[in-house]
Amino acid sequence: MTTGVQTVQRFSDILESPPPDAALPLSLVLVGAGKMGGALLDGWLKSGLDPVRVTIIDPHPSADIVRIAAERGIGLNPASGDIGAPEVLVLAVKPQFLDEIAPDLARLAAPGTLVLSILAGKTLDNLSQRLPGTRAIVRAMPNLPASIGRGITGVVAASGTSEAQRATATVLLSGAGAVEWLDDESLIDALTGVSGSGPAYVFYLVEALAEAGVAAGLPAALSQRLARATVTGAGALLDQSPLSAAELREAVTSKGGTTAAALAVLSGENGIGPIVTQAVAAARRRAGELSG
Ligand SMILES: NC(=O)C1=CN([C@@H]2O[C@H](COP(=O)(O)OP(=O)(O)OC[C@H]3O[C@@H](n4cnc5c(N)ncnc54)[C@H](OP(=O)(O)O)[C@@H]3O)[C@@H](O)[C@H]2O)C=CC1
Ligand SMILES: O=C(O)[C@@H]1CCC=N1
Repeated sequence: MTTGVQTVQRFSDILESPPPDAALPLSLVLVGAGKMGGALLDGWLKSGLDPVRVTIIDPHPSADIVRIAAERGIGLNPASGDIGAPEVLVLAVKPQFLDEIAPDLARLAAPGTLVLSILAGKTLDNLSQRLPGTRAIVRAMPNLPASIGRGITGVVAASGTSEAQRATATVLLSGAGAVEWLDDESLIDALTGVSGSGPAYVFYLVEALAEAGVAAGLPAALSQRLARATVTGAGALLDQSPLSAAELREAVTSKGGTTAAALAVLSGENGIGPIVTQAVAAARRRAGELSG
């Protein structure tokens, strides 16, 4: 096994430190407090954002959001006339709802407001047309491990976004994990196909591995425990080891052994490489379809 090749950074190494002059915003409105909006909120509160500076707009908030809002003093669905244009307006609804909500939100996107959208597919240009009051728009694509502060988020900004606003976006998104700034917006749909949707592929692999175990004769509950522990253990090793994924794979694979037999199937013509390439391309394509 090759050792000491520092080809992979640990997760803690790729966490981008917010710029020293960056500050949490003085006012923030979160539109949509579902799975991802809720995860981001959790990260902001852990990062020290003052809850009384946060307002949530969500017509059907979960019991958890209602409880957190009540406990922490977060404004939840105040009368629209009581909400002023915030320093940061975060959009975290499904992309299909953007057209419906944009007219009501336009008044909240005033000059000086930073709009931070996590909507899959929705372009900076599209957001700018729907929220013409501000030129400061950031498009981000987080992923579900954000809910434990272990996400990775791709970000791109419209040209009207100031350095201070970019720094604010970095601070807010750092609460969800690592942050990767992109210069080229066209890359974000591909990034969505890799890291935005990617956690689902891994969970699906766990399901498939557990089902394969049952097909090979294992009791279902045991097979599920084995599959889950194998993926979480492999993920933790990948995080902590200096070795690359390929080197770790080689470390499992004895010449002429069982893993080599399995990998011959997985690396075949209809194996995992071509299938994952097709899956990422499909996600990227779908992001493009959601852009309009
Ligand atoms: N889930 C993920 O892993 C990721 C999601 N995203 C993006 O995050 C966004 C949200 O996705 P996700 O959190 O999964 O979806 P959810 O459905 O969990 O969250 C969306 C929330 O918005 C609420 N909502 C619906 N209509 C309105 C409205 N008019 N005003 C305010 N809130 C409203 C929904 O309420 P109700 O449930 O009642 O409809 C729900 O609570 C999407 O744009 C998605 O592309 C990005 C990266 C990863
Ligand atoms: O499935 C979706 O469209 C969203 C974007 C990335 C993850 N979930």
